[in-house]
Amino acid sequence: MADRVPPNPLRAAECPALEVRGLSLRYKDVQALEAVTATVPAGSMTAIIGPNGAGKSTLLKSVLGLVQAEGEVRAFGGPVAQAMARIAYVPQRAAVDWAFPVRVIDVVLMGCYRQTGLLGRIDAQVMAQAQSALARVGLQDFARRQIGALSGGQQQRVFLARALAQGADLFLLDEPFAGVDAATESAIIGVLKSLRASGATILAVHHDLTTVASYFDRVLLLNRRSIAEGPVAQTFTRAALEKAYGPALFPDPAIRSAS
Ligand SMILES: Nc1ncnc2c1ncn2[C@@H]1O[C@H](COP(=O)(O)OP(=O)(O)OP(=O)(O)O)[C@@H](O)[C@H]1O
Repeated sequence: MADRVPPNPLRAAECPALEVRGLSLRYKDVQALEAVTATVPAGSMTAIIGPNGAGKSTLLKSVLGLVQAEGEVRAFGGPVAQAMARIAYVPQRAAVDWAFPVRVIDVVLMGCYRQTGLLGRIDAQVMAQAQSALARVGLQDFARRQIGALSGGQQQRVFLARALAQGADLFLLDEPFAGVDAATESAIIGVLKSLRASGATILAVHHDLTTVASYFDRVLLLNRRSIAEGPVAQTFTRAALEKAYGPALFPDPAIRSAS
């Protein structure tokens, strides 16, 4: 695993991992984001929640510069471009071409390219780092498999391993639990919580409202605009959820208790 510089608590207190100010993005006919403002404190674990089409994926892509939005994004107190080495991204499964002929270990090694350079030599240390990341997600025996020959949950874990191999400080994950079984979900949340315990910041698009309170410490409720953000206890409220999803929510008793 790449060494992560231990977070300086003073610096962490001063500089959020991510600050988004007045972010707006329009795709042709659709206003996907409108003046979105959010702060993600360093060392936090934040869920981005909101209905389908709320702009959650677009927000992550805007932060990474994969789509061009208006507004300001700062990471660790400076321009995002200067912090890219500290940011890992796990895209939505549906956004990846799984037919691309590449082995699992090669996907994970992509996480190390800042050390190796794009065409750089993979030395024993880099290989060990990639293998250790694979072991951390329980896929050490799958290194030589083609990525397309894995199940959906295994593929998701490979992309998490790529992010781990990068040794990032900020992890942006787009629906990391989509289409995975309960055991894999539990393995992934275990890895994310241990990352946070070691000082990393996690920001994940999440759909399952029943697990928000047990998985995350903060939420950002989004529906094109930022509806609410803050600690789960204060922000994950019925009123805020209804504002984001509409009043027809709450068929589920587990959610009804969020009041
Ligand atoms: N490349 C694109 N071109 C045009 N419109 C797009 C594009 N990508 C997303 N959109 C639209 O922008 C809006 C926000 O999409 P986005 O994928 O960010 O939402 P989301 O909250 O992640 O949705 P979901 O929960 O369904 O994954 C939607 O109305 C979507 O149809």
